[in-house]
Amino acid sequence: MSKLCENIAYTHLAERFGTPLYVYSEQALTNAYQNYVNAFAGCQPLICYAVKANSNLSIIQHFAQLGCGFDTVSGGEIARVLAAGGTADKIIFSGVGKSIQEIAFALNAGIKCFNVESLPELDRINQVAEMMGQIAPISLRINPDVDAKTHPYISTGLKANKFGIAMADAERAYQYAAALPNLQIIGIDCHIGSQLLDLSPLVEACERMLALADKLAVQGIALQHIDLGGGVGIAYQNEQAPDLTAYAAAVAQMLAGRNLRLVLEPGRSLVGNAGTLLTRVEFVKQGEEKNFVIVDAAMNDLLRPALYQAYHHIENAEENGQPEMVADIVGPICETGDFFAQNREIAAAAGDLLLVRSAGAYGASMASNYNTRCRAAEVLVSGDTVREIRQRETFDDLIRHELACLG
Ligand SMILES: Cc1ncc(COP(=O)(O)O)c(C=O)c1O
Ligand SMILES: N[C@@H](CCCC[NH3+])C(=O)O
Repeated sequence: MSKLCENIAYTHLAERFGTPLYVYSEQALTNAYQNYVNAFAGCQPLICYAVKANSNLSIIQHFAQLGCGFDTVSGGEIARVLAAGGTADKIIFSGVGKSIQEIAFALNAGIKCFNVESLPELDRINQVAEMMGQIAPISLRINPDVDAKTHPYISTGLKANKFGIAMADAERAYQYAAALPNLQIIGIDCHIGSQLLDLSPLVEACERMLALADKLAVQGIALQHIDLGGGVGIAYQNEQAPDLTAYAAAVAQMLAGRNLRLVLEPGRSLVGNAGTLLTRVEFVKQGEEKNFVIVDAAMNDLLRPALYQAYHHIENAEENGQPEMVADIVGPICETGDFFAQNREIAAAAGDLLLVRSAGAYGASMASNYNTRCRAAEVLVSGDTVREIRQRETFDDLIRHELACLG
């Protein structure tokens, strides 16, 4: 008996669409979004899904239909949101290196807010807005110097990180922005990192942001919103995911009596556990020191284990009574870093289908064509129905941009 995604067997999906295959549960996406809406109901938040976590158009469309806003970090992501039916007035634009073209594109679209990370960026947005005869709505991303206690590659709120404006420079930066004629200050924001399992750094960052907002109010700079950045971490293994209700209660208490709208930018916690990567076992190989389960997905499909030594739970789609062995589960790519798990207990034989869990966030969106491998197909399951939301690439897709340029 195969395990199911909603009402459909994973084995059926693999046979119909081939492997590697990303499978998402629509119900899980909806539930994750509703959890935020319900937990933060008291703060009337604008939830802006961080598109980078999974930028598939159908997933963006689903969130847009639920009323969600979007956090974007490139012109391409803004174009995706607009193409999928998201409205510009719910788009915020983050990132340390926005180009002139991206700023013009975002202004032209009429986005809600630019999250600005430096003084040169303030100047650039002001100049582009002036050239276009517009006023750009902005928020300053402040680096609160709070340790998010997460993997160093995805910790973003420390002095040593490239992100945001230092707390010590924040008031001066706001005064500077207030003097630029083509900017309108509407908010303050921070984002201290991803996969946070402890709420206290998030609460501490919020306290620091509010203390700053209070000082700004005294100086005549009144803000409309506070944006606390990404969402909480998720359970990949046996971690305890933070309690959203407790986070919301703490934020509601801090916001009480202040006229500030709350904005949140969750990514991972909206899509991470809604997605599974399906991969077929090609061979089981007994090396001199180790067993290897060689599968047809690779680091180009899901980079997280190679990049962050991240854990993903992996199981056989069918309980087939095979004995468990200890093995490295690896892809076909020519790199020793191309693994999904090391020294993992797994029951698997050639031809079996494996489920790589919690792959909905930073999976397909970080995929590449390394080793000239075709990008996997993606499907969205809703009850008894399934819809292909990205077609598998073909060899022709892979070579056509260069083929057209061959001398
Ligand atoms: C500016 C910004 N906002 C939101 C997010 C989403 O974070 P998460 O996926 O942890 O919710 C990120 C990624 O860490 C980010 O860089
Ligand atoms: N790509 C990272 C998260 C980065 C968040 C981007 N700000 C991950 O897979 O966990």
